[in-house]
Formats: sequence, structure tokens, C-alpha cells
Amino acid sequence: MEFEPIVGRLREVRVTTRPTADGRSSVTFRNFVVEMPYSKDLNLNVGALLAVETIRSNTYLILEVADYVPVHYGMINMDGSIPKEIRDQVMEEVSKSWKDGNSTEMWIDVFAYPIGYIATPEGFKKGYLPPLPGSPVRILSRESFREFVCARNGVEIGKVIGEDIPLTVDLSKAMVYHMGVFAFTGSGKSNLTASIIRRILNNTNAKVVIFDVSMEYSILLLDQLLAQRAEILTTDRYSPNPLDASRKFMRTHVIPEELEKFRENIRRRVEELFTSGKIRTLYIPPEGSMGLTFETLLELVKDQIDDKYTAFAQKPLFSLMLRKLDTFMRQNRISKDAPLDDSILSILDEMENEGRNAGLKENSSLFSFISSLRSYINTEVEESEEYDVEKLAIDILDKDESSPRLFILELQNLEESREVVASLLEEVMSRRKRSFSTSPILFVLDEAQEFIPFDTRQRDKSELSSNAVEKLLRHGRKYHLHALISTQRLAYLNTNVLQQLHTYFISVLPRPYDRQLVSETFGINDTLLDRTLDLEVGQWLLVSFKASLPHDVPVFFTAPNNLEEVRRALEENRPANPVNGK
Ligand SMILES: Nc1ncnc2c1ncn2[C@@H]1O[C@H](COP(=O)(O)OP(=O)(O)OP(=O)(O)O)[C@@H](O)[C@H]1O
Repeated sequence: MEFEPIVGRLREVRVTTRPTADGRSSVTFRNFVVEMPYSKDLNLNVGALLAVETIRSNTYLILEVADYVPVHYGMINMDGSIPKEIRDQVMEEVSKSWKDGNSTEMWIDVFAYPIGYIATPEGFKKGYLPPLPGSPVRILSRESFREFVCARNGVEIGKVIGEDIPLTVDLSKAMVYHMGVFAFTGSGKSNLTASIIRRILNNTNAKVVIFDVSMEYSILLLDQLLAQRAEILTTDRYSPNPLDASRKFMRTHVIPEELEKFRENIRRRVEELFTSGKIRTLYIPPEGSMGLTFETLLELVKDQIDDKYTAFAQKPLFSLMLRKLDTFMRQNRISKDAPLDDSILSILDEMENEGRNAGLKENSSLFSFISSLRSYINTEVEESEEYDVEKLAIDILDKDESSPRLFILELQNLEESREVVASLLEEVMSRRKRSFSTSPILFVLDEAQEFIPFDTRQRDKSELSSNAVEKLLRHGRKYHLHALISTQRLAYLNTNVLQQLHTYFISVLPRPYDRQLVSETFGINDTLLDRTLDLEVGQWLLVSFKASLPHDVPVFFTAPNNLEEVRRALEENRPANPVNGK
């Protein structure tokens, strides 16, 4: 481990406790105050790493700088009770001494907190040891910082703020443990998401499926759409004439200001996409015509029990049917939203026998109900010519080298898009279970609060999409199915999902509740998260838990401008292909 020449001292250890965001328990943070000598040349940034001696010899506790404040001894007790003339005189003197440089009366109070690592002669280890108050505190050199923080042979996703070190991450691992992008509107969420997707396409073998409700990704990834095997799936109807279609496309998509002068160039590229068949219409069946699920069957049986026209003598049999279905689903681990298939035929046989034994007439409701279920199950679904969710799922799962890798689903109607998200995820998951493969697929959910909201309502289909996304986040990893979700308000999100994400990209989250939620989920100090309020557009805090980075260190970085990457590709007439970081 190497250090910067400047050495500080550990002055105080403060412990702060606050209630959790939900008010149900409390969290405690350790804060350390380090006194560093003041120097105009001191290169100290929020996010810098410090090492302090601990009670064990040759072992250092690693701290991360969350904030720092210059202090002058002459002003320590200065308040309004001191006469104004004296206050002015002292402040003038103090102001001059900052400019002059190095008086022993001034220093920097650095607020830092332990990140759960100690440095031993054998290397870095997870853990905590109490540091010795008054002992020296050193700043890790750029090289040591890079070695500790950045992934070796990783992909560059930006530059560490203040250090000009390329931030490299293990993208495959980040993807495996799911990712989240959280920031206030306009902070650069889609820009960062697009630039991560571009890197995933160019550095891994993953396929990427984007659920795009804001219709922005076909422009943000235009160069990749042209260069990769790709598809835009739209519910809009376009003219078969590529020129007319491209004109309509330009009218219905927002072209970012930065690309405005390339309007005609972009239109021509879009025309190319139409000509090469990369823009296709996704057929969505009218509401209610989707197949029956186990859940709908349970509802239908319950309705029979509640129906006042069902003969009393048959109600116990419908209850028995309900119980049999429930046991069957539990024993075979069938989820409620699984499509109804011929696996229930044996239950139907058993129920028919029960009906006969009970002496029911042939035209009784139980027999009619069973017979209509049989015809539903035995009727082959007519193969439609249209490109629907099932065909899309088959293409997404296709292992052939020539199959598409990038899919952008442009979904304009929210309710419809929830249904598409739910049915596509279910279809892909159930097909993957039947035919296993290790090729990764990343699903990108923009405006995730619309699909996995805190408050789900069956009526607006958010319960459907929420169940499907939760299943993807909980079980997808086993099947190499992953997610990247992005939202502007964590409070509106089903918070169960947060624990499933191991890589977070956070920018400005103005509401304290949202920041508190993140700090509690990852055990990050509040002071450090409050620093995200100072971030500019395109600047991010990356927090990873055993995923993107070799050690779990929150790191501030500036992301490249994705629009710049598209612009360059448009100018040079080639796809933007980010160079693999070292
Ligand atoms: N890394 C970056 N570098 C420079 N400029 C950026 C960067 N990221 C975003 N911007 C600028 O900020 C603008 C908004 O970015 P973006 O659309 O990605 O934000 P957003 O958070 O997705 O917004 P919304 O929630 O409204 O969709 C972009 O048009 C671009 O001009």
C-alpha cells in the first residue's frame, strides 16, 4: 500500500443513531474526524480512501472521506456575542492567512467512515478493528486507490471524480447480480443506462432486451442498432415504404438537442433500419384474449362456489376441486400465473369420478365446467402470422449466432406495456427452465416504478408486471436472466426488490427518504450519500455489493456522455465501440 506524503491524525470517533426510513428500527453509523494539515496543494476529494493505525500492529482500518471542512483556530469560538468590529478584524486576518498558506492555526477537519475493510501485511481483508485515537492517518496513493477500487481487466465506465483514474468494473458480474440506476429526472439515467448497455454489447456475450416506455433508446443506441443484430419492436403502424416510415419515426421520437444537427443523417439511418427489417410490429392480442392461468382457474372455481345458481349439493365438490388444485400446485411448485395446461387433466378425471359417485346428473354445472375446461386445454392455439410475445421470446432465447442480440420494445401505452413485460418475462422464464442455457440475457426496465410499484393494483395490471419482475429478480440469476432497473423515486418502488440488486448507480435523489433507503440497504454512511446532492449531470456514486468491483467501496465517478459516443459514430459512419479498459 502506498500513501500520499501528507499525514493527518485521528481526533474523534462519533457514533450517530437515527430511525430507519420506515420508522420501524434504527441504524447506527461510526463517523471519524481526522485532522489534516491545511495546504493549498492538498488533493483531497470526497470518496478518497484513508488508512489509520489500529490496535493490532501493522494493521490499518480503511476509511472513506465523506466530507471535509477547513477550520481556523482563530474562529473556533466566534459567534454573534463577539463585538462586530472584533469579528470583522479576526475574519479579515483569517481570510488573509488562508491565502498566505501554512499557519499551524489552520487545518482541515475530514469526516470519514469505515467501509468494512482492514489492510494487513497479507493484503486487504473484510473486517473492522478499532483505530487508535491520535494516531497517524494517511491518504492512499492514486495507484493504491486504483488497485483497491477498480476491477482488473474490467471495462471502463467513466473516470473517478477528482482522481482522473479510469473506473473499471466487472460488467458480467454486475449484470449477474442485477443493477439499479436511481436519480432525479434529468440527472442522466437513460444516458448512463445506454452507455452501460453499449459496453455490455461490446464486451460480453449477453443479449439485451429494453422495455422502453419513453421511446428514447432507439436514438441513444442508434449506432448499435445498425451495427449489431438487432430489432426495434413497436406497436405503432408504419408505412411499408421505408422513406415514409422513417419520416414518421422522426416525428414520433425525440431527438436530443446535442444530435439535432444530425437530424437528416439520423433519418437516413432509421430508413436503413426499416429497409433491413430491423423495425418490426409487435402484435399484442386484445385484452382478455390471453390464455388462462392457474390463477384464473382458481378464481373461476371460487366463483362457482359463490354463485347463487350453483346447486347446493355441488358446492362441496367445487371446494374439493379447489383444495385438489391447491395441493397440486404446491406439490409441483406451480406459480399462480403459470399458463393452464394439460397437467390438470388428472384432477379433472378425479373430479368427474367424485361427481358420479355423488350421483350428479350429466347436465350438472360441475360436469359442464369440467367439459369446457377440457375443450380449452385440448384446443390447439391457432398459429398466427403476427410477430407476438411468444415468437419474440423464442428469438430472445435463440442461441444461434445469427439471432438478434439487442431488442428495443417501444411501449407507449402503460397498461399494455405492463402486460407485455409480464407475459414476455413469464414466457422467457418458463422456456428457459425447460431448455437450460448459460447465455446471459439482460432485461432493462426504464421507469421501473411503473412496473414494480410500491402499491400494486390489479386493475392497472401493475400486479401482473410486479410479480413477473420480482420473480426475475429473485430467481433469474439461476437461469442467467438478469435485470437493470432505473427509477427517479425509490419511495414509489416495491422495496422488496432493492435487496435483490447488488450494483447501484446513484445520482441526485432530492428526497431524504430515498437516500436513507439506499444508505440502510448498503450500510453506507448518510453523510456520504448526502454528497450525491452535489453531483452534476452525468456524475454518479457507484455502490456495489460483491458485484461490479473487487471490494465493496462506494465510488464517485463521471460517466462518459452517451450522446457524444453516438455523435462520434454518426460522424465517422461507424458504431461506437468503447475500448476495453485495462
Ligand atoms: N454523462 C453525461 N455527460 C454529459 N451530459 C450528460 C450526461 N448524462 C446526461 N447528460 C445530459 O443530460 C441530459 C438528460 O439526460 P437523460 O435524458 O439521460 O436524463 P434522465 O435522468 O434519463 O431524465 P428523465 O428522467 O427525464 O428521462 C442529456 O440530454 C444530456 O444532455
